[in-house]
Amino acid sequence: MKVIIPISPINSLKTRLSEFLNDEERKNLLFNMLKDIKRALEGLDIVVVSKDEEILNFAKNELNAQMIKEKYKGLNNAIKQAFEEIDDEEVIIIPADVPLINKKHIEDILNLSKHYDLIIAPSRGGGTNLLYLKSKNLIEMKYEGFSFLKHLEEAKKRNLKYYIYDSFLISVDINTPEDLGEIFIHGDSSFTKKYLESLGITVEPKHSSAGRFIIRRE
Ligand SMILES: Nc1nc2c(ncn2[C@@H]2O[C@H](COP(=O)(O)OP(=O)(O)OP(=O)(O)O)[C@@H](O)[C@H]2O)c(=O)[nH]1
Ligand SMILES: C[C@H](OP(=O)(O)O)C(=O)O
Repeated sequence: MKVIIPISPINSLKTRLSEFLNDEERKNLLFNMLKDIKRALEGLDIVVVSKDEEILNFAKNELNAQMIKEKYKGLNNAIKQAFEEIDDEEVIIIPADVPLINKKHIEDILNLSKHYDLIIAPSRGGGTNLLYLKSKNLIEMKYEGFSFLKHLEEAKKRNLKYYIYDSFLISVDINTPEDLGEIFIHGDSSFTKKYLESLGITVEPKHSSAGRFIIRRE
């Protein structure tokens, strides 16, 4: 089995955080999130697919990952290229921005994989934050938009035995400043939280319709 982590090029990374973190900080946030994900994936083989040499080198040196230099455009094509370039049939696809995933989640997924063709963990907002496939070509890759619903539709129309893995922590993908708040609440001892604290970022509760956190930088 291989765990595939697709990663955007550095120059288009986490653009929704650019009002709050500069380019270098967004890159370092990515690297710390990847270190948290690596900790959850202990003992599993990781494959990183990206256009960016610096990201691929980080993956090789820090994650001990196989590097795949992305040739085409877009997330779905990046994953399909990874499918073509690995021999394994069984895959888990995890985005690079779910730092609250932990070893218990992976243990659960591996146990469930004995009984299901497809296991999917939704992100908040309708995305797919973990996708296990017993065979990599079981369904079409339909990331972006409400990909959770699209991937489920794919499973249903192929009569696959699928399992929805309901996890708040896996559902937290880091896309906006508001998302950083969850790291402070749930990410104790994570590399990601330590890095955000090193930037002087603090979080306070906000009870209003416009979000739940006040995120500040000193
Ligand atoms: N290899 C590759 N990975 C991608 C691509 N687009 C998105 N990803 C990755 O897919 C995962 C989820 O994508 P997004 O949540 O859109 O991440 P992002 O593109 O860094 O964030 P935004 O710029 O805010 O959209 C992240 O791990 C991204 O790095 C792509 O074109 N190629
Ligand atoms: C790639 C996309 O991520 P999101 O845009 O939902 O963060 C998805 O999960 O389909």
